[in-house]
Amino acid sequence: MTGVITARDVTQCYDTDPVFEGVDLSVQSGEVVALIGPSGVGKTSLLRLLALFEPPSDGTITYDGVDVWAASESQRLTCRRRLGMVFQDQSLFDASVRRNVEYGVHVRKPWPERLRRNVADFFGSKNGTGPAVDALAVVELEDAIDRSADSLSGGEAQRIAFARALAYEPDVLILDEPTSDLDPRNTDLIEQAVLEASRRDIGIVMATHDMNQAKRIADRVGVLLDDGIIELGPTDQIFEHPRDDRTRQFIDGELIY
Ligand SMILES: Nc1ncnc2c1ncn2[C@@H]1O[C@H](COP(=O)(O)OP(=O)(O)OP(=O)(O)O)[C@@H](O)[C@H]1O
Repeated sequence: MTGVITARDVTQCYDTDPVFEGVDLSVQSGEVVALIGPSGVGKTSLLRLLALFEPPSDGTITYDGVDVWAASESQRLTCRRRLGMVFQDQSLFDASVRRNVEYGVHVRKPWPERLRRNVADFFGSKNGTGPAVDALAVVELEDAIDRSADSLSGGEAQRIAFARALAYEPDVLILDEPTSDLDPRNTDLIEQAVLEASRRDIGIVMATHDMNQAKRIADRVGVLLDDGIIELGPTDQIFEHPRDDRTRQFIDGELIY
């Protein structure tokens, strides 16, 4: 299946042994794909490949049909600019919430557009409109726009990191355990924001340890186990009628790693 972003027959090795082999995964506009699997199986590694942080050891990553690692540096940069991501170690910088979220808007644009957007966003966010304000409203933190990022709670900071990624209207959002360590209210707010992003036709791929979260918000679920994606399908099928017995065992907590 071809999507906005597609991993085809992808293998990733760090030393000699592959973390996973022959992985196929594609993300369509407006769908939420959850990646589940035991700790250390390679979920973050796969997301890093989809985020174009590094090339796979083998196989291809295509973005809108372009083979990203066979393309020119400038084509690759154009692809990267269309991706939004929230990784676990991604912290906010020591500035206002406004600066943090607007940074996301500016850094992804080519320079002439950045200058135009700078002026528009400045007046927009001062007037209570514009992409930064809109993204903050999605995570219900528009009132925090003038707060300093270092005054935020962990849950609020995570919501701001999400707003920063959403603000420049990416084609695909890549989220690595976006709600780990969050309380139920912040978890719910991030989940609602993910669903809003999908309504805006953004494709979302997220790693999660929370099976119930995958059930609540994913359209499709990929199970990463052993050395690859053993099963990928509609959420109901994966949880109610898995085709691979290892999927059932993993979901039922019967697999010990
Ligand atoms: N940069 C790296 N260099 C060497 N090994 C790495 C590197 N990154 C990850 N690994 C190894 O690759 C394997 C997969 O790690 P990864 O973080 O992708 O798993 P994960 O499924 O996301 O785990 P978790 O659920 O605990 O976050 C692990 O054995 C890890 O130690």
